[in-house]
Amino acid sequence: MTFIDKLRNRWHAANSLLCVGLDPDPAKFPDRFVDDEDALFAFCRDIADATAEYACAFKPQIAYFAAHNHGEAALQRLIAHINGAHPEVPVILDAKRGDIGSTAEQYAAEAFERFGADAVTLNPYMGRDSAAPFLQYNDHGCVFLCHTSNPGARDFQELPVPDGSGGSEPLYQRIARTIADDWNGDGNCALVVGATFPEELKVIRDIIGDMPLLIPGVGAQGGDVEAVVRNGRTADGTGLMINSSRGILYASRGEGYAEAAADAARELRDAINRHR
Ligand SMILES: O=C(O)c1cc(=O)[nH]c(=O)n1[C@@H]1O[C@H](COP(=O)(O)O)[C@@H](O)[C@H]1O
Repeated sequence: MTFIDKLRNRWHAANSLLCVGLDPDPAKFPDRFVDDEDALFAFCRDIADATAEYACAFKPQIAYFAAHNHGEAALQRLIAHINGAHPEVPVILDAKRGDIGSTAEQYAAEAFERFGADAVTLNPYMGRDSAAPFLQYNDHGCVFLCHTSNPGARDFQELPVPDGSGGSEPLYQRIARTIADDWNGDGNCALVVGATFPEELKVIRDIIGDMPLLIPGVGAQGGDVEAVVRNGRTADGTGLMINSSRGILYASRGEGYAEAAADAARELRDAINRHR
């Protein structure tokens, strides 16, 4: 099954547009993991198992694993665990890759073959040939940065570029248009738009039709759930993977950390659904 089909099935089966972000930071782990050498894997496994029923996707962030010795092995085991225990929930590897074609081939093999992810986040900055090795895996998802959630998103992403008919448009709109009209020939593309830019989200939805959007920035970064759902949903009330990482992972440091994460995930899923 393709990434997009798996995602669509999950939106409906779980009645959820919530993406659970797996960004493990040992400094914030519950006390019981203090002397646990396998804490990265064990903590994320517990969170994934507790939140799977509320999730339309999981999004492990590679830096939180690769920063530690043996961390990538923990990530590999975590994705294998999710694929085995929760095969209906797609995994988006958040790696924001982008490089010349020959190197991009290696990054694509890393994401899809080594780690077994259903989709990967990508930086479109280096252009079509840098995306081609990922797009060729046409049953996998390519999730391109379009308008990011951070304040510095304005530095480049909003700069005007010629629109081809004598006017101009912001770069993020050109990215959205180019990917929707050109790169998405196999229907395996999605875009990242920060929850902190709801007006831009509305413009992007109008450009791209029903292409899925990954929306980080609710919770810890302050994005507004209602504005995101109102401006980003498709006509059938789907189309979104609204991510929360810290707001779910670190709901409690106590023994009930997994239950607290499940409660936080369920509450956010329900808050999203109230506005669909
Ligand atoms: O690609 C992403 O996931 C991403 C893009 C973006 O524009 N902003 C953004 O915060 N992210 C990621 O989304 C997650 C947000 O985490 P929280 O702010 O803790 O919910 C982190 O893993 C970020 O790396």
